[in-house]
Amino acid sequence: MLRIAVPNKGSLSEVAAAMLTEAGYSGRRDSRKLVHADVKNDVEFFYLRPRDIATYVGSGALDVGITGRDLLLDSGSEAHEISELDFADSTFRFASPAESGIVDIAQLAGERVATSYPKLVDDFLRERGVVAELVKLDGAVESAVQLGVADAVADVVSTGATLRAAGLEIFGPVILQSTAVLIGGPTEHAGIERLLRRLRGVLVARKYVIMDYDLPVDQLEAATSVAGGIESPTVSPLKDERWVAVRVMVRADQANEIMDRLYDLGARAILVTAIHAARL
Ligand SMILES: Nc1ncnc2c1ncn2[C@@H]1O[C@H](COP(=O)(O)OP(=O)(O)OP(=O)(O)O)[C@@H](O)[C@H]1O
Ligand SMILES: O=P(O)(O)OC[C@H]1O[C@H](OP(=O)(O)OP(=O)(O)O)[C@H](O)[C@@H]1O
Ligand SMILES: [Mg+2]
Repeated sequence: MLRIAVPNKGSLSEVAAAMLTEAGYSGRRDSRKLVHADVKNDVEFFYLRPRDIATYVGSGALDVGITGRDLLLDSGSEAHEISELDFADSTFRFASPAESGIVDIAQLAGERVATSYPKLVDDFLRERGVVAELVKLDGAVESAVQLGVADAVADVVSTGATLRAAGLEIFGPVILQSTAVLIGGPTEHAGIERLLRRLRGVLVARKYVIMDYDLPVDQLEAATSVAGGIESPTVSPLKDERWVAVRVMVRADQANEIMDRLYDLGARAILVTAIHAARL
């Protein structure tokens, strides 16, 4: 049985659970349950704190896990990234109040930097020759400067709204671009490949749509350069020989622009449909 660590709480947990359901796995029904076996699919899920997942996987206690890249690096575990999972995208940044005058990481030497990711931040600063005093907090790090326990913070930034609300401004280089990742440990379990193929199928189904349209046959080359599909568009004859029916996969976020361009080439009856599952 493949033993999979999944986040039990926090911003990763809901999307991770939804992805696994879309990938055809059964999940726990009771949120207090910490283990769930999906016997049919030969996998066992362990619901763990996102921060602890890399530790379990890196030690070999569990075969794979879903966590954030920032949490993986902060853990110092031996676990490695197998694949990005296209959610929980964030950047990890330094911030301070404008009036502090701290605009460069060199100015952090000897200063107090609050963070929930002390190893990540310490490694980053040390590699750049800066020795700061790290103040480890569990969350709501943005309040640390206002409350007087730190001079600057280093934290996850998504929209930047939390920083702005706390009167902080980003400075210095990007510490890390983070995203949710599938991580593996010291031994390669044979079941990992199937899990990964299923999860990639979910990512494709979320990211792409199917586009069908009718096209004057002489516009096929031009239309293919607008939307080339994964391998090549599927082209079927229509009864009227001057027309063909075309089917391609396109990025969902580009669908409207592509429809406009195909329409301009003479395409008509352009239909877009969702993909429920995929295996490329
Ligand atoms: N606002 C956000 N946008 C995108 N990703 C985020 C955001 N907040 C946290 N993350 C990512 O989620 C992971 C943190 O997981 P964690 O469980 O700590 O989430 P959390 O929402 O901060 O949970 P909690 O604060 O309740 O402990 C990290 O990989 C982090 O980059
Ligand atoms: O840039 P934003 O879109 O505002 O998002 C970033 C915030 O989201 C997370 O906080 P969370 O809600 O997890 O609270 P926490 O600080 O207690 O972890 C993160 O720690 C930042 O504080
Ligand atoms: Mg948080």
